[in-house]
This record gives sequence, structure tokens and C-alpha cells, in this order.
Amino acid sequence: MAPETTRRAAAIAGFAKPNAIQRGAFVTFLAGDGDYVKGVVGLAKGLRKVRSAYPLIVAVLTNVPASHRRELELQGCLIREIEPVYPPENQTKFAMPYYVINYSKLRIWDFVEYRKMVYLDADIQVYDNIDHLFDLPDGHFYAVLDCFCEKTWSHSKQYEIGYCQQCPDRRPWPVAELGPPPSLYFNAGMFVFEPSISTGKSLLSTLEITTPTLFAEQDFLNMYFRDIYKPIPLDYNLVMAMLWRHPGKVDLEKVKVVHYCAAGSKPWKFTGKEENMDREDIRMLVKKWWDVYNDKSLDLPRRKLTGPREVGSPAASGGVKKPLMSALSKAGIGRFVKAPSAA
Ligand SMILES: O=c1ccn([C@@H]2O[C@H](COP(=O)(O)OP(=O)(O)O[C@H]3O[C@H](CO)[C@H](O)[C@H](O)[C@H]3O)[C@@H](O)[C@H]2O)c(=O)[nH]1
Ligand SMILES: O[C@H]1[C@H](O)[C@@H](O)[C@H](O)[C@@H](O)[C@H]1O
Ligand SMILES: [Mn+2]
Repeated sequence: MAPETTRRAAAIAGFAKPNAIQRGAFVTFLAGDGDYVKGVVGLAKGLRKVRSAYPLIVAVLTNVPASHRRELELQGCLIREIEPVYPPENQTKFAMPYYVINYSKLRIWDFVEYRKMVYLDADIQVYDNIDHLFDLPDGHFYAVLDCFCEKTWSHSKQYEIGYCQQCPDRRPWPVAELGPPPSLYFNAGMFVFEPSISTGKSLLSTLEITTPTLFAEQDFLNMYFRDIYKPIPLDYNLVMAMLWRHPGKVDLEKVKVVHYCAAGSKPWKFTGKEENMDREDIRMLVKKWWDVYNDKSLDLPRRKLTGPREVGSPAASGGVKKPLMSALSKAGIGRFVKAPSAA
């Protein structure tokens, strides 16, 4: 899309100062017709609340219904349709079924009309302005270090021996026995990157020759960007388990970005019954999310959107091979099958 068109669309959206547009944009990812759309609505309102100067792009798969797209446009989001990305056929069983769909995130490297982007999962909320992330030096991939202490990590060596990069001294990595410690590992719910057609192509061709693993594109991105990864403070992506696994490292007053990723913590289906969910801090954070979501003053005025809508390439409907589709369907994932949520 031409720069001027993008600028007008974003100005109509009510997100951006005209001169800031081309420098960057936030981007999230939406698949299916489920409740994750609520997360995106909340995120759009959250970014408006903290007066971000940058637009929110929503990379949608073809199976996101028109009504949801319209709802997001009314919240000022710019919709970009993307084609799904799947790991090599016959290997989907190596990725956790819930997460297979997330490989499609790799398409966001194609959004080259933005020099820098900040990716945020739809189950993330931003409580403080983070526009300064767009000023980080180029040439690196920025994200927050993950925690290995939850059961979701029980498949890993780290979990088995009780090693976590958040507190490597608790149980030092047994170098004599296992060799050097694993590379630093980030959570892929939030990251800062530079769109690039050549990187996008290289990501996809590398994926073709890479065996999928349990954390799907998160493992893949960690492997691919290992050499240029730079950790940023956990205030930019509070992975909820940090609250009970490493409480000394969390200062809730300072946290800017909360990631509702622990099992049972998604605000739109929160019951408080799952493990760790009855904590006061979790209840406070869930309430905080709802306060933004329900704040009508953060809705855009319902004027007619006259500007052009940003729409990407239409997804190729015949692009996915049948056996793969059937494997994905069996796993509960498919173009027309609602992807079950992880948490
Ligand atoms: O049905 C779905 C499922 C997922 N999503 C999108 O995909 C994102 C990732 O899914 P979750 O937030 O449920 O996943 P987690 O946060 O638990 O998982 C973590 O590991 C995943 C491994 O695939 C991803 O890397 C993800 O970004 C990272 O935060 C969602 O936020 C949302 O943006 C949808 O839109 N619809
Ligand atoms: O790396 C994992 C993964 O991203 C999970 O899906 C998330 O729920 C966990 O918090 C995280 O540690
Ligand atoms: Mn998430």
C-alpha cells in the first residue's frame, strides 16, 4: 500500500500521528471465529488508552469472519489478510496441535511498508506507552526471556533438571554432563522486528527443512534469530507464571505489558478455578483487562470509515494439501475448524 494511503487510513483509525506512521506499527495475529477477537479489541483500546502514536495491524487468516473484521475496523485496526503457513507435511504431529496455527505469524515479515514492528499476541494488554521500542537500534530481534518452570515445559531437559534461565543459580546447568547451557530463549508473544521480504522468504524456506517442535513458531523463531536476539526487560511481556515462579523479579507497578498466557488466565474465559488463578494479583490483572475492554470512552466514534481499508493478498484457497488438512483437522486445527485455545 502506498505510504500516503496508509497514513490516511491510520489517521482515520484514530491511532497515529501522521508523521509517525511509516516508522512503525504494532501487529497482532488473529485466527478463527472464537473469542480471541475480544483480545484484539481490548488491545486496540489499550493502545489508544496509552496514547500510542502507531497503528495496530491485525494479520487475519481467511477463517476470521467478516463481522469480526468489521468490529476491528471500527476499533481503528488495519486488517491484513494472510495465507496460512504450515510446517512440512507429515510432521505436524511434532508441534503441539494448539500451536500449529501460529506458524502463520511468519507472514508478518512481509509488511515492509513499516520499517519496524512490535508484534503482540491477542492475549496481551499494554498498560503503559511502549512507543520507544520503535527507536531500538536495527539489526536485532528483541523479546523477553521466557520461564521454564511451568508444566507446559515438562517435555524439556530444562524442566526435568529444574533449570530456569530466569534464575540460573537455583540449579546451575550441569555443563560437565550436558555441555554448554542452551541459548537464551524468548517468549514469542511479544517481539520487536524489522519486516523484510528476504527474511520472510528465508524464514519460510528454513521452515520447510526444520522439524516442528512443541512450541511451534516460538521454538522456530528462537532458533532462527538466535544470533541477533537481545533480551529486553520483562516489563515488556509479563508472562504470568513469573508471578508465582519468580516473584522477586516482578514489580507490578512497573510492568507495561501483561501476557495472559497461563492456563486459565485469558480474561474472556476466566473462572478463577484453575491452578494459581485464585491469586489476588491475577484477579487484579484480569479486572484491569476488563476495565479497558469495557471502557466506552476508548471506542472510536462510530463515524463512517471512508478511508481505504488495508487488505493484503487474498489467501490462496487451494494452497493447502489434502493429507495435511486432514491431519490438521484431526488435531482440531484447520482452515474451517476453530483452533482450540492453549489456555
Ligand atoms: O484460535 C486462536 C489461537 C491463537 N490465536 C492467536 O495466536 C496467538 C497465540 O496463541 P496463545 O496466545 O493462545 O498462545 P500462548 O501465549 O499460550 O503461547 C505462546 O507460544 C505460542 C507457540 O506457538 C506462540 O508463540 C505464542 O505467541 C506464545 O505467546 C493468540 O494470542 C492469538 O493472537 C488466534 O487468534 N486464534
Ligand atoms: O514458552 C511457553 C509457551 O509460550 C506457553 O504457551 C506459555 O503459556 C508459557 O507461559 C511459556 O513459558
Ligand atoms: Mn499469548
